[in-house]
Amino acid sequence: MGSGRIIFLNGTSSSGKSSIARELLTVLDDGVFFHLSVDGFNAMRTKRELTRAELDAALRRTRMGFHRSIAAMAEVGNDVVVDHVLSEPWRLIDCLTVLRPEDVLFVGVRCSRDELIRRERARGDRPPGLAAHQYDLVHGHGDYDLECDTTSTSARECALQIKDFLARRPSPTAFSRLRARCLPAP
Ligand SMILES: Nc1ncnc2c1ncn2[C@@H]1O[C@H](COP(=O)(O)OP(=O)(O)OP(=O)(O)O)[C@@H](O)[C@H]1O
Repeated sequence: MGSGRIIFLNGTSSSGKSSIARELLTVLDDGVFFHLSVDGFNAMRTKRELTRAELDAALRRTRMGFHRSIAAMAEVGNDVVVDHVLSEPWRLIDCLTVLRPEDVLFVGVRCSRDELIRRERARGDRPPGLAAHQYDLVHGHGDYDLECDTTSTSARECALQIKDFLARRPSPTAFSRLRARCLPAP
């Protein structure tokens, strides 16, 4: 059984990752794709109030479990669209460790700071300043297979760009290059 493809969307909060993921599930017409989002995993957690230390530990385990769930889905042949915020270096390192690099199409989802602030205000369900805080952190590793800019491009158009690119996936992938650069040699 071959492993599934992983379209990995990384960007700040409000950059449009979930919107692109939803569109991808509509426009991708070969294979069966699943949208796995870190928000979805966070929403599964117990509702009891946690201490700061409990929450920090639970958040780290949530993300580690999320990364391994992506790997497990792809390993048995499911195609996956991942929606994640790589705002701490360990998150990317962990993904590089557990995902098959040749399966991953790594997509940077960018958006201007002004538009992020506007969207965040309009949504009202994210802490003000979250996207600006993440802005310089999420793309720090500096390598992608493809980048989208949602500032003035619709989620549907970005999904179509990704679909077009997926058909001619490059090799080596950005994940292969990053793995060689960021992980110790085996
Ligand atoms: N391409 C776009 N053009 C205009 N508005 C957009 C675009 N993509 C998303 N939005 C709007 O921005 C807001 C955030 O979108 P979305 O939930 O897709 O972002 P996200 O990156 O998944 O955010 P989060 O990580 O906080 O969940 C929504 O109100 C959405 O309607």
